[in-house]
Amino acid sequence: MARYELVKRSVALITLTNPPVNALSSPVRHAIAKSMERALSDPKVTAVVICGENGRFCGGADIREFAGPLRGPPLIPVLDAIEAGRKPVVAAIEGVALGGGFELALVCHYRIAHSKARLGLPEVTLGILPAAGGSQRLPRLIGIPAALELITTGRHISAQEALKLGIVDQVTDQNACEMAVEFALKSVGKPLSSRRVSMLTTPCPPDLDALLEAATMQVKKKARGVMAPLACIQAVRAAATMPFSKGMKRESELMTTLFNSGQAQAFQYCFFAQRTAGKWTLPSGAQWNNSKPREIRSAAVIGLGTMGRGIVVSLARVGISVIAVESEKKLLENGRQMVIGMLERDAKRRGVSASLNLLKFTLSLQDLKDVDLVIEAVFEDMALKKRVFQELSKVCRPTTLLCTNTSGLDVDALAGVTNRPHLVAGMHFFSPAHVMKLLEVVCGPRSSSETIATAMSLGKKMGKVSVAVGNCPGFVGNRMLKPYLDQATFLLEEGATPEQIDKALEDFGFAMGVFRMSDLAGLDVGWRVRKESGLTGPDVDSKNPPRRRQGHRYCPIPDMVCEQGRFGQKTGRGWYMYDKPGDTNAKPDPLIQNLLETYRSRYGIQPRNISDQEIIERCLFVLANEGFRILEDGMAARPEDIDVIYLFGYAFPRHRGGPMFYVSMVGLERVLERLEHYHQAHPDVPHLEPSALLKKLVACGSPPVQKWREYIKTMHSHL
Ligand SMILES: CCCCCCC/C=C/C(=O)SCCNC(=O)CCNC(=O)[C@H](O)C(C)(C)COP(=O)(O)OP(=O)(O)OC[C@H]1O[C@@H](n2cnc3c(N)ncnc32)[C@H](O)[C@@H]1OP(=O)(O)O
Repeated sequence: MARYELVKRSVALITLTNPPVNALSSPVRHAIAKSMERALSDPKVTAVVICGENGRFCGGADIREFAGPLRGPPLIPVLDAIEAGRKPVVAAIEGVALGGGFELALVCHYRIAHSKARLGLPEVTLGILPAAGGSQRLPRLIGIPAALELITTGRHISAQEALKLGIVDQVTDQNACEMAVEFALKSVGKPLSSRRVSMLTTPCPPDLDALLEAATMQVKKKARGVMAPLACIQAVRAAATMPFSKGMKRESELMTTLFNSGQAQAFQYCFFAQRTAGKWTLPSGAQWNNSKPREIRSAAVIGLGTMGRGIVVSLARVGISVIAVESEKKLLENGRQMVIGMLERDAKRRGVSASLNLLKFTLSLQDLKDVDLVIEAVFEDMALKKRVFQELSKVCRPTTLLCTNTSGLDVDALAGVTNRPHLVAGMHFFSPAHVMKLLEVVCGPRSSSETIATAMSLGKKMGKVSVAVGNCPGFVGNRMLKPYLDQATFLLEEGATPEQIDKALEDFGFAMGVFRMSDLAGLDVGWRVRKESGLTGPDVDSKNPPRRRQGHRYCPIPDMVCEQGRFGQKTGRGWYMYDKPGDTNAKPDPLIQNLLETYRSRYGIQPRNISDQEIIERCLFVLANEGFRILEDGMAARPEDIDVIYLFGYAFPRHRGGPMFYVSMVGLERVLERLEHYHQAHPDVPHLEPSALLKKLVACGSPPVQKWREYIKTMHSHL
């Protein structure tokens, strides 16, 4: 777990050897402690260099170990012994020095970083704080404001920024380990006391209280209800106001509180869920590690609406040449200008030059004959999409992959009109596509493993979190959204207001409640979908009771809002009112209040007081209930995939872990009992009926979410 060598006859080189990221697992901590003892006691050794194998210094504590009791030597004494040693120790940082890895570097007396290395204290993103002295040493080294920013955001920084901040002593383009050995030899005999960061006095700004107060306000606003950034601020305050030993005690107390809060568990679950989600499988046995993706050098995007434009930008900024297609000259010109503007702004922000030379704009599908892959992003209309796919089938070379950005239509029906159904898949981006990280890769029953591997790998290349899903209406994310939205509108009927429902969801941790979010997204989109599926509009049978459709409860309030031309922020009116179209400041609208009151009295509904608890339970338990059905149907491979979809596509609060993790933390038995209760009260809402999988899991003793897969029948798996 750590290799010990003597180099240049007097330097002990300690190499961490724990692939893939040299995490500080128990055996690694043990090996470091033993190696340091050996180096410090060997008279031949005058200096020490610590580095990591395979060009990676250290990715921090082994996060998997957090789930169990501490085994092996605790990290803090191991680190303290390095700093206190009488021989100079140099950290040779290549690849990454993150979390405990960064803290390891901070106890070394010198730090040499490769120019491509990244450093940071990302603990806050795992619901904890840098509790191996990081919160106490970093402020001493670089001052309160810079340390506060790095610790509360968990941001990774480049070696160059680390040099500027005074974190590293030297940056090199050469072998960092060899440079560190040379550096170590030169440091022999120099006094070490000023190099022991724990001995430094924290430079304390005069406006400390104001600074910490401002940071507190900022993190409260940014991460509602999240404890870790607040604990980080308290730890930094301790670094500013207490001696090192007392600060370490405070750091440890804060860490204990976070560890016991449940939020840390949720964040750490998210970390692993994100990595698990990339590991797709198909019923054929093909999977992520036995299927080769094709290299995509050129692509085409059809349709330059909001989605199409975002997709073009996502492709071009990772070096793929893109042909963008529109049906009319004016739309094409408009799209061209928007895409160029987006790419230029993006390049400016990243400090690179915009890859405009990769773009071509055309009105003709004939220009697509040589591209490697096409992403269709036309209007959400099956007949139109089928025409496009038929045309592509004729125009593109037989090996071109044909993908659709549909948000819920049948991908296999599109595959069926082509001459290459095995090369067809869904690539469902989320709006705005160049910003949102989620990509649902929809595996049709005929999609080949190479097609799925290519779509998944292209997603990764574009910086997306790609999740493979089955082909069912709405796929995973939008299929679950429907019952969630339904509950929100049923609650309006029963007596709640949009403000109340939004507040309950925002207090739960969502950045925006469902109605504010709908106003942002545009209410007309859902209205069009409801009209197309026969739920509203002139085609609805007039004999239909007004609050029932297709045999189930239906709430027409969203249609009534749209009928008034209230489409959300873009029209300045929606569930809320805004000062002008495009404004984002939502204000409660008396007209909506009026509409709700009139509606309730028309249908004889006696409004009742609805608690926040009921809002959360009905909206979120029904969301997870649909998630269970999706797992039963084999449309998602595992609960982690569903959670990742909700974290990255629907801004589910990370400290809750995603809808499936959340219900597992509430307790499946309780969720089942509440769903049964609500279903009894609303028997005409089938989505409230507890799913068979939920019942089965409860009957089996409510296993942890990571074990649910074992209880899901795989017969029906589409993945
Ligand atoms: C009083 C109590 C004292 C306790 C003090 C504890 C204080 C210290 C806390 C910490 O250090 S918390 C950990 C901080 N570190 C991180 O958050 C880094 C996490 N890792 C990453 O960001 C990335 O993995 C990476 C290092 C940037 C590499 O990215 P890359 O894309 O190349 O690979 P991945 O697919 O992300 O990872 C590969 C593989 O490795 C697993 N893994 C990564 N980091 C860790 C880790 N720190 N612990 C355990 N496992 C880790 C990851 O899950 C992947 O596994 P597989 O999916 O391949 O199984």
